[in-house]
Amino acid sequence: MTRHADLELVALTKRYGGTVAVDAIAHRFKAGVYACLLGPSGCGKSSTLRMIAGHETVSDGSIVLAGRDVSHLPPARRGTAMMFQNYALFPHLSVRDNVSFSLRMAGIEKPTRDKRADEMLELVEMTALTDRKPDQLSGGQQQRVALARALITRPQVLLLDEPLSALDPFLRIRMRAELKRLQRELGISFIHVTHGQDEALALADEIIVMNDARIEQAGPARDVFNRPKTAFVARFMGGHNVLNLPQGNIALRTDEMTVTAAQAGRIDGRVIGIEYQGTHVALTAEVAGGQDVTALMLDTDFLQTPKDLGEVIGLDWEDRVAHPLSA
Ligand SMILES: Nc1ncnc2c1ncn2[C@@H]1O[C@H](COP(=O)(O)OP(=O)(O)OP(=O)(O)O)[C@@H](O)[C@H]1O
Repeated sequence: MTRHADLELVALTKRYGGTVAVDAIAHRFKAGVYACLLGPSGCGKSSTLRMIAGHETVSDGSIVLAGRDVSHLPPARRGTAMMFQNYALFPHLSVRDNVSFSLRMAGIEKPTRDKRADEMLELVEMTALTDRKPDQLSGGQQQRVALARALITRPQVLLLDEPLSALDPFLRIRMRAELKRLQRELGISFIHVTHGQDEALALADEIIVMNDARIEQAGPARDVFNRPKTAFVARFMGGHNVLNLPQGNIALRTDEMTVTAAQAGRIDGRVIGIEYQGTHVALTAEVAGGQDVTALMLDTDFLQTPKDLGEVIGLDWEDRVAHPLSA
């Protein structure tokens, strides 16, 4: 495996007719990173991933992997592999033959490809089911097979398009841990497209937030969450209020707001929503200028000082938690 398997996107652009789906984005994915491309529907995440994989042509710019411009190479010659959302397994082939399919296409002898397939199936803990057909597998098992099939080509970068979206919430959390384990064990880069903030926070070393065909912010997961640069990122990552004050926009984490009696905080607001969330209660109040502000209270605190809809409350925060936004 090449040592410097950084993946660099240079002014990468995708146009579909008059639609600019990806607008001259630039980013360097460090070798061995777990990166999540995160953003709302239509922001250009899948187009970016498909261009990296070679399943979509590049309109402008380039994709450089391990120092080599791969922008116009066929998918199988790039050093990348893609795992699709619907897994795209062949129904008539056994698990083992699905996994070894690309080796068969490459003209590799059956004993070698079976051996490699079995190694991959061991990696994803599917050794017991190698002779089954895809329709005899659960969703989570099908996903493991799809993973093994993508990994058998020994890619430097694994591309995953919404890999967990077809699973139920319980399985999604389990597979999340599996993906992270695999990525650590293999030491290759994973680039994972998702529109789930919690998924990105749970998995990613690095989060790249896209909005409207551009990269809005990229950085370590904690930084993107704690230091959003723009109101869009603060709102999209969730858990923040964006407050328009005379000195400009600020982001305030909902769990760093304190609820006080009216006129005992920095601003007052009228309670317009009370949502029980198990460990916490989310209290939403409308403050001056019609802005909504949410404060997350511990449920025990809420029980001690319950609030009612329509009640006027005070909201307070420390200076250090007010985070200025650039836009
Ligand atoms: N084959 C296509 N032809 C024309 N327009 C397309 C095509 N594929 C995508 N688009 C448009 O390009 C933009 C970006 O689409 P893309 O699928 O990359 O977004 P996305 O962020 O992955 O969205 P989602 O989360 O909904 O999958 C959208 O406006 C979409 O309508």
